[in-house]
Amino acid sequence: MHTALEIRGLTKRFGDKVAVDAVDLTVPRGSFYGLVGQNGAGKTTTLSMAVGLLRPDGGTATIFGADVWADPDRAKGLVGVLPDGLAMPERLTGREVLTYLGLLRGMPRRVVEERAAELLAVLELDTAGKALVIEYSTGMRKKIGLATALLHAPRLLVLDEPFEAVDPVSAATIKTILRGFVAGGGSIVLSSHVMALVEQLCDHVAVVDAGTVVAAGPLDQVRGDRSLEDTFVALVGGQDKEIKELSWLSN
Ligand SMILES: Nc1ncnc2c1ncn2[C@@H]1O[C@H](COP(=O)(O)OP(=O)(O)OP(=O)(O)O)[C@@H](O)[C@H]1O
Repeated sequence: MHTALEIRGLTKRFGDKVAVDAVDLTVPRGSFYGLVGQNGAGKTTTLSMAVGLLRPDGGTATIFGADVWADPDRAKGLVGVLPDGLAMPERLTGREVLTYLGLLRGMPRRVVEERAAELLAVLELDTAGKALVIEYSTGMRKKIGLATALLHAPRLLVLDEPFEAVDPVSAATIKTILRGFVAGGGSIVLSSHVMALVEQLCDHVAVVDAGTVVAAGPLDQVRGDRSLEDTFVALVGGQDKEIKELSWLSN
């Protein structure tokens, strides 16, 4: 039985900077995996390489046994991706974006139309489905991005900051969809800065710091008897740093 996502030695340099340094990560089938790390830790770079959006300098990523770079067609059919800062065709409506992407994937038009209508309704984008993407708010863009990731019924979802800029009502809807996806046998990897959210949703977690994984495994194992936030701060060394006050801000 293959794992949902297997990352081995993934490495990426930008000039002299090693953004991702030989990262290993095993996402078990059926798990809800959270990736946490400070700004610039390497989460987006790791996830982009893992799904075939960014070519690594070294290492491999396999999705249910399909190598993302050697066997991209099979790998990409199995995964739905919500990338960071997703570029959308701005002059299409939400519904047209879904139709366009569904047809590009070779799905029958009838199936695409049915699923698009359902996704727009569930994500409360019915009205917005008729508006151009250029008119969408950041949160609405996240939601239509999530709809495009779900459209082909993938077995693994890789979501970069899916809750960023999403209002609490929409966030609750998205959480229900994601929990349902996992309950139905799907696997999810998401990145987030929000520890409470990761604790609420995920059963596995990896802490990324300066391009390396400093802790990974089942949530309870990683955090022990502490909160994830305390564990995170202790792991990435924030507690030792002296926090300078901005004296000019106080009267
Ligand atoms: N295209 C690029 N060119 C140069 N440097 C880059 C590029 N993309 C990322 N980096 C650098 O690589 C490092 C990791 O960035 P990455 O976006 O993966 O971090 P992140 O953990 O996703 O951060 P955030 O939480 O802020 O989204 C950072 O130092 C970033 O500045």
